Amino acid sequence: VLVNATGPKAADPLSYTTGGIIVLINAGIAAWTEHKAGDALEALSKMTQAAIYVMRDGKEVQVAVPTVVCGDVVVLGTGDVVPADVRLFEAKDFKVSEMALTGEPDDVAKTARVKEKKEGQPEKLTPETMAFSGCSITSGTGMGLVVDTGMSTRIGRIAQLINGDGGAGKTTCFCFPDTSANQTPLQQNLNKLGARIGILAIVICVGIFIIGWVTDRKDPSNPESAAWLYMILVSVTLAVAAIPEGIPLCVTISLSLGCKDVHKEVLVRKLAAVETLGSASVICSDKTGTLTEGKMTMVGMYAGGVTYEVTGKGFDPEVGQVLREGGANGAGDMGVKSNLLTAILCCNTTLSKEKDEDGVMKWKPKGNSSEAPIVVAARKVGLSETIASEYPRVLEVPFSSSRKMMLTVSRVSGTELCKGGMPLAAGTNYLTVCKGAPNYIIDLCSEQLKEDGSVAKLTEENKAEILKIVDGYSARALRVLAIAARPMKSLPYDESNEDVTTDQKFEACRKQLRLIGLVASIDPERDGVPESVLAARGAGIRVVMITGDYLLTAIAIAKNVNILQASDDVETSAMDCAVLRPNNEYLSDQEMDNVTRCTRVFARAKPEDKLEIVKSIQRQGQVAAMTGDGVNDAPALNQADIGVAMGIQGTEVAKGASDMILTDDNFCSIVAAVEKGRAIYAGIQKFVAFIMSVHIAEVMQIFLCIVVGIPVMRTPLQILFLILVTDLPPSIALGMEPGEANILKMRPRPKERSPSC
Ligand SMILES: Nc1ncnc2c1ncn2[C@@H]1O[C@H](COP(=O)(O)OP(=O)(O)OP(=O)(O)O)[C@@H](O)[C@H]1O
Ligand code: NA
Repeated sequence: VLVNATGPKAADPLSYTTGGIIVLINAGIAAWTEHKAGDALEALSKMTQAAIYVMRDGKEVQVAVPTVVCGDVVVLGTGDVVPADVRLFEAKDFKVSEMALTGEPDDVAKTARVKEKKEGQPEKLTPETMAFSGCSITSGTGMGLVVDTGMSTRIGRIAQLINGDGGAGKTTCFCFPDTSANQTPLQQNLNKLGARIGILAIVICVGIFIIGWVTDRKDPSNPESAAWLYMILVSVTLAVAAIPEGIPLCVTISLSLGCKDVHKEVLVRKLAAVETLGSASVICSDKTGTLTEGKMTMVGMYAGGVTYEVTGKGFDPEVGQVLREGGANGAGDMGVKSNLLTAILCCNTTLSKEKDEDGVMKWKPKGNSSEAPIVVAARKVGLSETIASEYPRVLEVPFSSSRKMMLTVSRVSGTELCKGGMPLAAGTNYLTVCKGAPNYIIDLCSEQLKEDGSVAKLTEENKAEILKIVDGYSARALRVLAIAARPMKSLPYDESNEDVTTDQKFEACRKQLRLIGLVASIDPERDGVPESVLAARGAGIRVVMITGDYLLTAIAIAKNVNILQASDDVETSAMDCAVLRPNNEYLSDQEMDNVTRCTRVFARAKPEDKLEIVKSIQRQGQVAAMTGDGVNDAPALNQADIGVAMGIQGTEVAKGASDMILTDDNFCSIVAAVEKGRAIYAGIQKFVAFIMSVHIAEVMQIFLCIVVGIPVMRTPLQILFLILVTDLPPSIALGMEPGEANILKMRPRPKERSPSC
């Protein structure tokens, strides 16, 4: 029919109907593909749905937030978003941000116990024993019973009030899903371009219509019909030819398909990320778990003033020993026992044998990655972490990235800590243990445990000596933790007073500490990371490590993964973040930019430093990608051009603030995604150029024929048909091209560049 219809002797009505059908088919394809793109986006948003731990059948299982029901017991941790209204029955150092609910900017402490209201105490905005849906947990852990879900939660009812209509979904035309909310800057620019072309097309059409009508141009295949009728057909055809309606469509398709297969380890949460990725010029990455495996093994120890070597591999406690210099077994040494036992008292990590994917039994730690090597090493000397139950814990101040240490107080009794462990003075009932960053802990110590169990004063010279040992370990790329303890007759705070905050208890306990020892663990770099860093460097991208670890450790690892190369000056490329905030205040923008301009390693970073660093990098006109996992990283992830959250380590808050999620936490995936982002952008550039040139050629052709007065070379129907078959398929093909092999060898695309240059 089409071939006949486009033939020179086609019957008139048929030709008009076929034309109409083709236009309809074209619109149909457009609607369908856009709908598909919408589906892809929806699937993406499902994949990135928030998850939470609940108790089911006596076990902790992870479920999607919408499946949480009333009566569920939820397990809440720092960085989670409370999934429903929850009555807490357990809360440790538990604080939430109720900003979304009450507008209150300060974190609110929650407790499981109902307290009597005292006279004159200000009324609390929300009950202390309740955690409300939508609030993020900024510190501590807790457990609670779900009492309200969905729209019947506090925040749900507020949302209802605001909507006024019971929260009915927004209405969209059924055939054209509304994707405008998710438009990228590129799409917006292209839409503007489209609008301009549209206006131009209308002007040209009207012009041609007038010229053709005035010069009485008739349909060559049907000379009897009126000129104006023919000219209407020509102008409409011209309009179709002139408007590159395929561009926005192809861009949406290209981006959303790109979203899906950027890299199988990357979940893209926002379309714009794919586009921005290609122009990233700085990647700021975490160290532990991202550049390194995050699977630490203890290799060295300093206890009771003696250094030891720890042998073995991985998490297997059955192979490996603690050895003195010279090779003698140190497992029975008082210092080793005391060091590892006190360390375990300040850990929340357990070790067990589990079947892995291949069905092989393997040792697996559950808990914190810095604590795993301690638990493993302790088993090597015959101390299982279950021994901690013999020392009931009365206080825990969880590890936090800003404190850089963890503190516990446990009950102790007897004359020694354990059989063969450090002696305890008569009347000792409690033991404070503090473990964390050595340069912070050593400052808090006033004495040191010696080899024979005696205690010596810790002088400034001693401190310097110990820091030298720390530096020695750090230069070997090891993470060092210091363990300090304080035997006490009674608690240094009033336990019965419920108004004493965790911070106050922390201050009261972390004094006059006795240094027990140091533990040093290796964290091997991930496979492929050194190569990925080199690839990124070759692509004109600066890779920056931001870590909470010690400067020397950070430098050693940075060298191993090529972030620092022989040609880089360590003096200017690596720094302790304390430099950014002398006197606890950040430098001025100008000074800050000078310092961050060529830095590649930021050590001892606090979460809030990330935000300042990313802002500074952006002020220098760079496009920054930033990784993060903690609840405190959210502002930096939000600020970065591409916020990258960790899929495994990452908290829900970090994921919510991110543009993309690395499901394997691996740095290599970021570089792979940048490469793909560049390819997608290059593809878009290609088909935009292609579609534009096809359309311009068509318009020129008709325009010239009409103006010069020769017969139009193609009938309107032929043009419509050509556009149908020539526009969409080749553009989609161009957009999906894998990209040139050397795409990572080019410089990053500057920030503000339109796709047509
Ligand atoms: N569980 C822990 N208990 C006590 N101290 C810890 C613990 N984990 C880490 N630390 C100390 O805090 C320091 C930094 O921790 P932080 O969480 O800020 O960095 P990180 O996230 O572990 O490292 P990265 O930023 O490289 O991923 C470590 O170098 C270590 O000294
Ligand atoms: Na971190």
